[in-house]
Amino acid sequence: MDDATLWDMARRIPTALLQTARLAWAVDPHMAITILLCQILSGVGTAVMLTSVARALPRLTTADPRTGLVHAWPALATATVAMAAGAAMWILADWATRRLNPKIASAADLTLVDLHMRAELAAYDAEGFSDRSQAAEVGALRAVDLADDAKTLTNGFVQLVSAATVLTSLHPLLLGVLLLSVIPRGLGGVVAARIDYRTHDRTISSRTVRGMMRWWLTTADLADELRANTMREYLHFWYRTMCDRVESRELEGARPYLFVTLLAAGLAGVFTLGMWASLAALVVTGAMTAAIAGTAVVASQTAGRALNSIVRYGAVMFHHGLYLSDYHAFVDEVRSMTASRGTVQVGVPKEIHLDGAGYTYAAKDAPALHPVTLTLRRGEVVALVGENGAGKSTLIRLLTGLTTASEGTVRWDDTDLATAEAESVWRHVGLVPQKNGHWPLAARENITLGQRREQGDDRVWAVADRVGMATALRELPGGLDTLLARSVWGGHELSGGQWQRLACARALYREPAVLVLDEPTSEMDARGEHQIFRELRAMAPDRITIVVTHRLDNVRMADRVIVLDRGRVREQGRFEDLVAAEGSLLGELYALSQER
Ligand SMILES: Nc1ncnc2c1ncn2[C@@H]1O[C@H](COP(=O)(O)OP(=O)(O)OP(=O)(O)O)[C@@H](O)[C@H]1O
Repeated sequence: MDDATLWDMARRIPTALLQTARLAWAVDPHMAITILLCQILSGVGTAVMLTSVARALPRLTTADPRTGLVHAWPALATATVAMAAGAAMWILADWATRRLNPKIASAADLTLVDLHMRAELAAYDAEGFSDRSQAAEVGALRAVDLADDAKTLTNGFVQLVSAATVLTSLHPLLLGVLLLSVIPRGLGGVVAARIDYRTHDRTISSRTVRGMMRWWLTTADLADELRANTMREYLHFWYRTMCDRVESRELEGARPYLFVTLLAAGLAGVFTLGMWASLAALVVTGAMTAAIAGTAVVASQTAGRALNSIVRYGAVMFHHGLYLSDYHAFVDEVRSMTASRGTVQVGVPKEIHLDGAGYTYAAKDAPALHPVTLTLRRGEVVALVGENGAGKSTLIRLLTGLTTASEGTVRWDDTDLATAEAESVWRHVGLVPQKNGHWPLAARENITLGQRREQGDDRVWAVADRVGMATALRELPGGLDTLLARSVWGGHELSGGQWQRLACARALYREPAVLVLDEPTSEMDARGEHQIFRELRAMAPDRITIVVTHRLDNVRMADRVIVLDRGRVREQGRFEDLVAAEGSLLGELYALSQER
């Protein structure tokens, strides 16, 4: 922004107008055409009005006003009709933009949300992804006013062109004088917009942090921790600091802004006076009649109003154009990273093979998972064990096709997941992730989440019972209809362990061929944990089951334990064999867990 010339900035406005037109055309071509036609017709109306005034005035300024009126009335009537038609066109364009605005805003927002959900997980790991995502969100939010701003701006141009054409036809000199009064205001507007954007640009990170902090300081999720650890004063200090930073930058910008706008207005005033003086000189020297000079004053007033719109909305469009560019750049970036791997449809797998499969995160040089060769079979319960950061969650992402391997291959039976259609893979997966979603939905939907419900609530109650949640759900005020969102009126909250049970119920409800549970019981009581692991065993014959857990007593139930150490498979086998083996990492971790 600091390097941008005024020309660079002015060039953004047509781009922004074009992008807005594209968005408008995509959501409602009829309304887009209506606005365009209205703009043209309103410009024609202004031109007709001004030329009619030009024709009427000389006739009115005759010695006998009555005769003058008789001669002038057809031109006056035309001017009135043209003005009324212009106003009607403006109202029609306003109606069309009001229909267009919400559609553009929804379409922009839906595009963003949809792209986020389709993107490869690797997109999230790209440097600065969340900043760009937030900037794009601002762009989508601003889209609600885009059509309105574009309409007012283009109308300003149309009016200006009409008035300028009429002025030129009256006397070519007038156009030059009009431009002189236009230029300082135009330049002033652009410089002021630049100051505004600079202020905005310099406060953006403070405002982003302030926004995040605001959520942390006001959400019920962190309210206990904040109070019990007496963090209020400390956090308030930080929040105040962010507010002060934004405030001081904005105040810094206020003085130059005032200076520029005053200077521009002063110069515009001087040039306007110059224009009137030129008109007076033309009349005095007989180069122009007083009537034509009167028309020129009306035309210059119209041009002045049009110019105000252009400057004001040009600055707004320039601002919005920047956000809109952020939006488009982000859409292009994420589109290039959406899951489009292949079209091969995957069936229920009997085996999952990893052949030298490894993974390196975009932000890291070293692999999170070094090449691994493994086969998992249906009917088998596999436990993944390892210290924090060993690569367990990364391995799960590869096994379930959530990410494709950076090297080697992951196959479900004979299908390489890199060539398979992602959704066809995930259809067979049931995942309880480490951080499971506390979806702000009814209890029923928290279990069924996007799945068919052929047998009414019978299956929902059955899985709730299997994870020990049936009683708790029955006791909710609305049973399965209860909204599970404390922050929403009428909503209820569950405990951490109850949410985990619900996440397990969700995975069981899917009856998946590949069941993956990443620390499913870390917040559960002993009874809940026992129940979940008993369920897993009972369900195991029909599926491939993979469990990640740090509670090593639970690992005994697995058919095979795979121990990861710094991204490598260090050992694998039956729990008892591994624990007993000399130098075993599992043995060491197990001994530590028993020592307390
Ligand atoms: N999105 C990411 N971007 C960059 N590095 C990551 C990302 N996710 C994980 N890592 C890194 O990859 C390594 C393996 O992480 P992973 O989450 O697979 O470990 P884990 O065994 O599941 O750990 P934990 O037991 O703590 O859940 C770690 O060094 C971690 O810092």
